[in-house]
Amino acid sequence: MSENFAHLSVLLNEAVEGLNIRPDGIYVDGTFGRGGHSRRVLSHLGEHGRLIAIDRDPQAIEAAKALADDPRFTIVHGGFGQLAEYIEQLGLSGKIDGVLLDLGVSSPQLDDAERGFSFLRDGPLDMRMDNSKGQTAAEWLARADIEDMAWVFKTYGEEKNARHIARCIAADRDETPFLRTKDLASLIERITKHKERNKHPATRVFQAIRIYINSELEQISQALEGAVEVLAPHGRLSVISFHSLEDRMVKRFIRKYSQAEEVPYGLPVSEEQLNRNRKLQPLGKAIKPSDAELELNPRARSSVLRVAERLAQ
Ligand SMILES: C[S@@+](CC[C@H](N)C(=O)[O-])C[C@H]1O[C@@H](n2cnc3c(N)ncnc32)[C@H](O)[C@@H]1O
Repeated sequence: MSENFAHLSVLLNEAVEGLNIRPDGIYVDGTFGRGGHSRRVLSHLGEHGRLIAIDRDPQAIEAAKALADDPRFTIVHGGFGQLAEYIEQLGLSGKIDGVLLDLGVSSPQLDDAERGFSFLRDGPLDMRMDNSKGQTAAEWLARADIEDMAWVFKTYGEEKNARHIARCIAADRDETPFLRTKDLASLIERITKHKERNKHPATRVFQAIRIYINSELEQISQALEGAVEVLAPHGRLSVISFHSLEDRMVKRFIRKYSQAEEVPYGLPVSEEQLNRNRKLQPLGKAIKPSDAELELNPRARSSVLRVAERLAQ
């Protein structure tokens, strides 16, 4: 079981500082994982504070039982894309003082070969964050059109050889189905001519399939919109991304809500109308992990934190 696998929280101080915690505030951790950020948030809360945590992974929910005795803590099993609905059901919409999202996969998910996320460990080609439902990566690869596979590899993996890899998968799969991570990793290794230094040739395709199988980008977009909806005036949004697709989304999202509405030049519009769209104020620049953190935790390498504040309108 995954309990043998630990997770070192990334940008822990910076992300929680970004939330600017008030002891009696109400916070949401959309990505409980193993609860590193959640525990830090709880350590800043007084007895009237509250933390609602979400995770779609049943093993994360199991790990959250360790906090079950804390009356300030609530755990929800589900996708953070539904964040606004969960908060609405709890009657807390518009009252949330901070939302934290630490995107991507946890170390236990990556390190447990049985979850099928890693090309370095042989296991069933699963990749579902919520492995209690939905199609696995193996099931998708067994049926997907070449066009669809190529699109996924290119769009979500920024893979240059997307079409070639998709064709090779389709050509091989009837005879040797791709059931295990090593089946897919070795095919890509075999057909990749120009290998990048320090990067396994299957890195991009594994990332792409994971994003597709878990609808990750749709979930992020819904979660960000949901966060703006549930945050109280001056509430904080603190988001850690792990790859350029995620960070680009977060950056554009914050920009979209921090700029005045664009109207054709010369149209008579009031200041108020122009500012209708302004719901967020970005706080500072993107934050990256310190050298000391990277030395301790090389997995933090690609992480980027962005913080924004909900405007009072
Ligand atoms: C990087 S880990 C979070 C680690 C956590 N901050 C900690 O310190 O232990 C990401 C977690 O988010 C969860 N997750 C990813 N996408 C999700 C989604 N759309 N909805 C809910 N949970 C999600 C994963 O299952 C994983 O447990």
